Amino acid sequence: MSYGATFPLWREAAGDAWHDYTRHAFVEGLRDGTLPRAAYLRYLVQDYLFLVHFSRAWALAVTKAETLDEMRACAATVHALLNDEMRLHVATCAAEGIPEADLFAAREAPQNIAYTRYVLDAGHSGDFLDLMAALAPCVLGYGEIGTRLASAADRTPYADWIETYAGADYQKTCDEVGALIDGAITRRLGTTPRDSPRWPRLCARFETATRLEVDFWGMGLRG
Ligand SMILES: Cc1ncc(C[n+]2csc(CCO)c2C)c(N)n1
Repeated sequence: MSYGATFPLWREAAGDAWHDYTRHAFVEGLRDGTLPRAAYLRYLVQDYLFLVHFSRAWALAVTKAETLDEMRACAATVHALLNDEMRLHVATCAAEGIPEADLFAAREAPQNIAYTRYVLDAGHSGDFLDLMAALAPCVLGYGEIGTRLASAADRTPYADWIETYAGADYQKTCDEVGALIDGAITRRLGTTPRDSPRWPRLCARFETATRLEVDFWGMGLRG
């Protein structure tokens, strides 16, 4: 999975954090089916709230964009998040007797607050690239995890989760977000972005968001 030219560079710069995120015990539990149902539901309820705030972050990206194409791409992601992405969460929780109103009213876990507000602050205090670097681990990491689990999964009750992220629709989203990031980088930093004084900070933002993903999985496992 490369999803463009920038993502592999940021992933490489994130070092061990990327492995800790994409090979987390929670992920392995989805793959082999050993993840306790209670942990999965705890994660799904928190993830619903996470997606609410991620929609806000992509809406912020619309306001930070410099071109109409960037605006359209970010607005399309807001739409997809609010209308499609939450469907798995709402349907799975409804089947367990948890209505959507309860999801919206759930208390946010500290790990959830830390992650989502970090991303929003990256956008508020920085520019479009700061925001993209903080958003990328979430979008592209799930694409990578989904693809690996689809080819390595045992019989697991979490096949619907895996299919959501391994499926062609989501993989297309990842390719589009990778292209959005590449275009935004070239536009603002030129064709040798690693020579830019801004590059280390963008890598640091990506790594921080990746570490917050690790903590988010941990919240699911331990509550
Ligand atoms: C903790 C956490 N991290 C990543 C994702 C995946 N994700 C977040 S937003 C989005 C759609 C495109 O922006 C996708 C797939 C998640 N659901 N929860």
